[in-house]
Amino acid sequence: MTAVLQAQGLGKRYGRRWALTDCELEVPAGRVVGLVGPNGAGKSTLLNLAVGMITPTTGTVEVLGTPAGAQQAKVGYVAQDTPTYSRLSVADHLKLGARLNPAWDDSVARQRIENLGFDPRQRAGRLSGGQRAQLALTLGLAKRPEVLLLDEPVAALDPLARREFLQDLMEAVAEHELSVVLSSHLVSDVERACDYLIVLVDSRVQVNGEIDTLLATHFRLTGPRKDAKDLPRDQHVVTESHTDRQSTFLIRTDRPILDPAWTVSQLTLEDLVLAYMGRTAPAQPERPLLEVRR
Ligand SMILES: Nc1ncnc2c1ncn2[C@@H]1O[C@H](COP(=O)(O)OP(=O)(O)OP(=O)(O)O)[C@@H](O)[C@H]1O
Repeated sequence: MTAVLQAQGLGKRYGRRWALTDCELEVPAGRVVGLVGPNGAGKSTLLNLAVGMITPTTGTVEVLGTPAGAQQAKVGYVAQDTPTYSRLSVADHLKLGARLNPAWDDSVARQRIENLGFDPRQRAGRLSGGQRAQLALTLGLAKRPEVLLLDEPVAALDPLARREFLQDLMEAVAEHELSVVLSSHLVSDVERACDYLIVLVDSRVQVNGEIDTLLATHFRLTGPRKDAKDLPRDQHVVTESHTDRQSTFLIRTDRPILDPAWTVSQLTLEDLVLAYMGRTAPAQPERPLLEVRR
């Protein structure tokens, strides 16, 4: 199956600063991917590279099996500042969408605008920030892309609107074989809507993979004090903390944990994301187990 998003050695440098470094990804189709990381981690940079708006400094990025930017009709993108044309009305945006996009679904667009209670004659410049975001997201969905890239799409939406939008998104994924990559700071949104996770910190992918697989292979070990170097080789330490007598490790392994000295607990998605986000050391490319590939 063609990967929706494939990056090899992908990097982007602005001046002397790397916004994205050594990025290796192979995201399968039909997923809703949560792209999470702190401010300045490189999330927008990755999405801008994927959509072809900026060019890589190193490596390559492909979307739907072709170089980024090559299949614009199949790729929807809603940028972080949810761009709309302030002087155009809501109805004008829909007309423009219909004219520019071969697979435009007018009924989806009109239904959403009606559900949102927008006056089609209202100029976009007079909408609130959250309403403009809703308009931009409506255009993204009605374009009927094969891949929808959303940069913090729900940040400006109130909690109910956020929930409803994520619901719309999941329905579109189920009905139209849509793949979605959405960046977000909210693990709760990722938990609700996503089945694939990419954690980006300090310009590097720290972990990526199917959320179910990640949760099934990460554990918290608590027990008598022990050094990380004394753990079995298949137990990859994500974080560790120690007191005089006790050690706590967050590890990744796909083997059974046999040492009876440990109390072993499962992680929530939030534990997992925060553990990778809180790591000070960059992801070690020489430790491939830090990536899940299918
Ligand atoms: N056009 C640019 N020129 C110079 N530096 C840039 C540019 N765009 C991004 N950067 C830098 O690249 C790094 C990554 O930025 P990016 O916007 O990709 O992060 P982000 O994860 O999307 O952050 P946020 O969550 O705050 O939106 C930051 O240090 C940022 O200052």
